[in-house]
Amino acid sequence: MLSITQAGLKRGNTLVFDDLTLNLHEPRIGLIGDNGAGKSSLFRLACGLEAPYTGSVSVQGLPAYRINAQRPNLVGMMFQNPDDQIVFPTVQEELALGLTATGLPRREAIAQARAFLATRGLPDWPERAISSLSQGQRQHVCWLAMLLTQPALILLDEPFASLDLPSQALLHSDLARVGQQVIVSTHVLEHLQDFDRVIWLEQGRVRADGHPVTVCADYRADVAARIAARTAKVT
Ligand SMILES: Nc1ncnc2c1ncn2[C@@H]1O[C@H](COP(=O)(O)OP(=O)(O)OP(=O)(O)O)[C@@H](O)[C@H]1O
Repeated sequence: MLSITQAGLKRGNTLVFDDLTLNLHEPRIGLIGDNGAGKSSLFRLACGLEAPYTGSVSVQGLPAYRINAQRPNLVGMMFQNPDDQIVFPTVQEELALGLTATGLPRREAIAQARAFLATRGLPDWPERAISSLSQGQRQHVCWLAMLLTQPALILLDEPFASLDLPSQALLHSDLARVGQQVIVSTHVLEHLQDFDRVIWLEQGRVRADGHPVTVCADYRADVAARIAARTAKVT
């Protein structure tokens, strides 16, 4: 579904990707790698927030830069920091946003958001001020907004980062059940063990790509070796 072909990307003066090619069609894909490896940048390419200076990026055959104008519900991106994403002051308004973007009248969108929150065991959340929520609760609001609008491709950038253990378990089970394609970037590798494919990015290149158990084990081993080498140098 997501095709990246010979893409080059610069952000500021940094060359993030040089000739990156990936065809991502499995239902659930994990992205792993050190800080700065290019995970968020790949997501930004996929949803059209960044344009490659060379090569191409498309989702279901539609060039990424056209998604927003032509099919706003094709790709949903959940940012690492919910404050980069949330625009409305209350939970129900934030959830309604994705529905109104697809043409639903505001009143109906709010009603659907309220009903959805009730089904999720959160009947007292609709009128809560976003400013009164913790970071993890804000991230949960972003995830609920994603579930409500149901984009065809879901991109989650470090979605477990601020979540407590019960919320991580809830998100994990949601991810196992959603019908859409999901790509998750995370440093919490155990959440990827039942995924279909994991890609390890290293300095903008694919270091490994394959079964989650193998790729995550290789990444862990590489990290351990680097830490051991650094420790040996210091002592
Ligand atoms: N706004 C920016 N301007 C310039 N360079 C940037 C910007 N954001 C990221 N970069 C650079 O792009 C490269 C890839 O960053 P990216 O945020 O995609 O990494 P990441 O794998 O998502 O890291 P993390 O695990 O820390 O979220 C890094 O070298 C980073 O310094």
